[in-house]
Amino acid sequence: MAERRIWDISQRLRPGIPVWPGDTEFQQAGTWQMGEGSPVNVSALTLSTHTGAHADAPLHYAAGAPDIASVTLEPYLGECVVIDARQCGDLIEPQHVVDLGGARRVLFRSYEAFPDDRWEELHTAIAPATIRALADAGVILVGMDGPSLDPQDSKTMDAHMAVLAADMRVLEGLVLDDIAPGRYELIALPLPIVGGDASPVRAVLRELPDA
Ligand SMILES: Nc1ccccc1C(=O)C[C@H](N)C(=O)O
Ligand SMILES: [Zn+2]
Ligand SMILES: [Zn+2]
Repeated sequence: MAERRIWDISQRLRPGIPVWPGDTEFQQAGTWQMGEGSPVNVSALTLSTHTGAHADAPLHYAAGAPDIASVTLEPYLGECVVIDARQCGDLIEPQHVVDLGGARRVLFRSYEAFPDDRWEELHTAIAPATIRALADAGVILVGMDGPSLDPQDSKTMDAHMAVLAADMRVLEGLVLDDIAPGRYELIALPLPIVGGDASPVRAVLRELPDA
């Protein structure tokens, strides 16, 4: 049987990677360099938990809620549907959701081309009614390419609150430029950061086995 194709949908983690306004810039500092009495290279990272492709923990938007080390991994692994949301404008509404065919994970592509060299103040967000409709359809994870389910200036975090009410999991900052709408296997595991409000993920899509 042929190997199934894999698409990497993760941002490259590097100095200058766009971060949420005011949040910590990504830094990588060498701790040891090979050849200066050291047989190895070792470095130390400084980064926001919401850098690049990442999973939000419930703790990010609800005090006392589970941290990223506590959430179960099932939502981050398994069949998903990628929906084209490039024409949705500011808000992905329930009528933009296509037939899920029973898939329990949904990723929305809103960018024509992911803005990997700059921070964009405006991005497509998800209406809370859309989150509720997805939850009613049995969806356990919602992901997108934009930096947040909610608009950047939101103080009420309506989509995140709908996610909290339905106990769904969240992925943000995915790069879906090369991904045609359709069905894939999602693999995007968060690191078990104790007390973590989020974690970077290595997110990939894999071709489904022939049915
Ligand atoms: N880094 C931040 C700093 C302040 C306020 C929000 C953020 C976020 O990252 C938002 C986020 N990605 C979200 O989960 O919607
Ligand atoms: Zn986040
Ligand atoms: Zn979020």
